Amino acid sequence: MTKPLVLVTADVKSIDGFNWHAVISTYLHAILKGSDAIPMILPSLGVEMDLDAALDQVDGVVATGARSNVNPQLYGEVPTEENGPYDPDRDATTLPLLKRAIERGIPVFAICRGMQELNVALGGTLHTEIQAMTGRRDHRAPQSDNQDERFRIAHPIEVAPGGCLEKVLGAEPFEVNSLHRQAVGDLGNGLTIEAQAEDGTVEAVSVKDSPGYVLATQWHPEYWVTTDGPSKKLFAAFGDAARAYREKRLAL
Ligand SMILES: N[C@@H](CCC(=O)NCCCC(=O)O)C(=O)O
Repeated sequence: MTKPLVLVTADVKSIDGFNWHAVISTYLHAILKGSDAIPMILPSLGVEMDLDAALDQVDGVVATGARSNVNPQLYGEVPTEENGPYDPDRDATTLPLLKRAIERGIPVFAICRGMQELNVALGGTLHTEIQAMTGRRDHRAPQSDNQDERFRIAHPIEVAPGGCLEKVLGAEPFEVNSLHRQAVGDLGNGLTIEAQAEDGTVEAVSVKDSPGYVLATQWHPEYWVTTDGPSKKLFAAFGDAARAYREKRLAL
């Protein structure tokens, strides 16, 4: 059977006076090696693009992390200079993309910003600058130029009993990396909390009664996918879901 095709969301970056649509290669390698699938970068062209026409051709969607924040206007709050940077083109593409993929039963794996986009796309809100919130730890990346240090394991999380994450990883708590300033506030419609940090920060969600596989993590399983057990299992489970979807899609 041919390998599943997976759409990967892109950030819009200004380089040499042009807008580039970019993805960090760790996500692409994790899909290739961890999910045994073919990553296809989806440009963040927003309403210019017929998302259903793109989704007709693929077997999964990965919404990646990014340093930019989801614009607070999308969940009824006011954007501020210090809460930026923002990426409106990415917001305009990924939020409808995630909603549509879920409605169609296309497997979704959303990571960090991707989980926050999923929550906002389903009507939820975000806490901004959680490190300033009473009772919350600092979830930001360590200050370093070394990416292995920035993505180092940072804190434990508890897996919610009886959920999708437990099916993939089991019930035992485990440690994750942490590179975020924002977190799920009000939960989006139909979302279920799958894991939390000790300070209550939502670390993983799924979609209740979703027609397809949907899992979102606040941490970054892509970065250590070749060496970390839970990371490997998460990308393998997503790949299995994309293969199953492809079999159904090509049989039609
Ligand atoms: N900007 C959001 C989402 C964080 C995120 O996706 N981080 C991945 C990139 C990490 C990095 O290289 O710094 C937030 O801050 O919550």
